[in-house]
Amino acid sequence: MLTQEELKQKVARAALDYVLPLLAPDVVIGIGTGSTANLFIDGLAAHKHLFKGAVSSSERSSARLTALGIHVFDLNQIDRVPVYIDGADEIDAGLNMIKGGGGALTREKIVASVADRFVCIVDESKLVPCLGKFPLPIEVIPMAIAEVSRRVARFGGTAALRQGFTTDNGCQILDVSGLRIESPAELEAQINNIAGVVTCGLFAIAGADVALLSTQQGVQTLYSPRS
Ligand SMILES: O=C[C@H](O)[C@H](O)[C@H](O)COP(=O)(O)O
Repeated sequence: MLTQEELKQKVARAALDYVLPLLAPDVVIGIGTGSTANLFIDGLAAHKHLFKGAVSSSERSSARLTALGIHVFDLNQIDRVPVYIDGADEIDAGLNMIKGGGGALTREKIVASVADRFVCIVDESKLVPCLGKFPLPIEVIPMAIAEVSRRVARFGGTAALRQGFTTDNGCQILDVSGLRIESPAELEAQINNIAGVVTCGLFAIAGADVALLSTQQGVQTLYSPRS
């Protein structure tokens, strides 16, 4: 029986195998945030001579990439990102996700939106029939915390301020529990439309294109019904 850490290592390796054929001297790849993405970064470092560099979804990932000798570009300098590799906190069979457990959701959504392909790397504990057991992170402008909390209560959720945490963008995170998310894209649009919300951690309007799912039986490849 593989541990969750071993499952993460296997999916990080599978992501490397997925990315290696895409690497070329002019290629900049998108890098996510979190423990699974970290394992991918560590494996990628051995191949840094094969590609130009990376764009990153957090200061933490940028620091890790830089320490390993992978050049990190400002996204504004880059026209094309062929692939974005990142983990998730929950994913469903339609490759809709909840992300932001590490608070990096906004930059993750930005880099993912630029990338041609989002490849989500998860162990099987993240696959759920319906999103919402993992509290939904929402990045909020500080002065709007109380109002956003009241507004998400109308969707059946209870918002808790993530204590002692400030995002890379100088904002705060509300973690919303108690949601049963039957229509992820609809809820994503509704929450993102609340004044003061920077973005919510639902990735459904544009979910992953591919998921590499690490199971006890091996790494499975799932494709989005959208693609
Ligand atoms: O903000 C963090 C990100 O959305 C992560 O991708 C997510 O929390 C999954 O992280 P991990 O791979 O550590 O479970």
